[in-house]
Amino acid sequence: MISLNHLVLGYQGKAVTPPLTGHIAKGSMTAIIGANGTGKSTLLKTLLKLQSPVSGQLSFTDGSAPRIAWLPQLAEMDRQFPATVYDVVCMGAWPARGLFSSLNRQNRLRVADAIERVGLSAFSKQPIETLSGGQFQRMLFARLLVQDAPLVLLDEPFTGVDSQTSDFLMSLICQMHQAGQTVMAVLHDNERVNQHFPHVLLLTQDHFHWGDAAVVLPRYSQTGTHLALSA
Ligand SMILES: Nc1ncnc2c1ncn2[C@@H]1O[C@H](COP(=O)(O)OP(=O)(O)OP(=O)(O)O)[C@@H](O)[C@H]1O
Repeated sequence: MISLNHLVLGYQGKAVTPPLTGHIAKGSMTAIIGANGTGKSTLLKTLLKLQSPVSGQLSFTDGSAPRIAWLPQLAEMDRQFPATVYDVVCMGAWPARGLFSSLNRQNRLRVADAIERVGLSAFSKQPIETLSGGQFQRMLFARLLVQDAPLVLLDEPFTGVDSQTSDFLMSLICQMHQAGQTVMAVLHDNERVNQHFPHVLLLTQDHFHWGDAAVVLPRYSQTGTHLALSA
């Protein structure tokens, strides 16, 4: 789906990662892990073309970039915006309906179905500023479900979310993967990575390791919040 060839990520020409080479296969599910500041979010933003690489190439095997659904870090969201749960989830249908047309019946049903799947039907008309952290994240997942994009990028999807909701959201991620969507998720929870993610991209300041979770994870041990190379 996407190939990275000596791709160096960074800002204003200054590298924050080593040169990354690898392939994001269609239908794969990859956890991006590593210490704070190693460029995990920058990789997602570069795939989204919100950020230009410092050097190297990003190429798309189908010739053009796939449609992407993105879950930004919760801290980057404006939770005071005057919108309801329904309004936000409807945004997921923009690619299908265009920005200024109203939703047709089919899309209205898809939106209602997604809100129900995340357990927020009773909150559909609620202003988003009244939601708890877990409810807010469920709402954003409903928007991802409506988007139904071939590539799903998730930046720390469980931050600020209770463990029951995290388990539920993890099951939705697995369903997306089983439905054939390609998933890349930045995570800090190695146990969850170990349980659910077949592939891992581990970033450190100077190196990266990318491959089967069974190969990459055992080479590293977690000490505090830092991943360090095992002996
Ligand atoms: N807009 C920006 N301009 C300049 N430098 C930035 C910008 N955004 C991030 N950085 C820097 O780039 C580096 C990588 O940041 P990034 O957010 O990608 O790391 P991360 O691995 O996702 O970290 P975390 O786990 O803390 O979210 C950090 O040193 C950060 O300070």
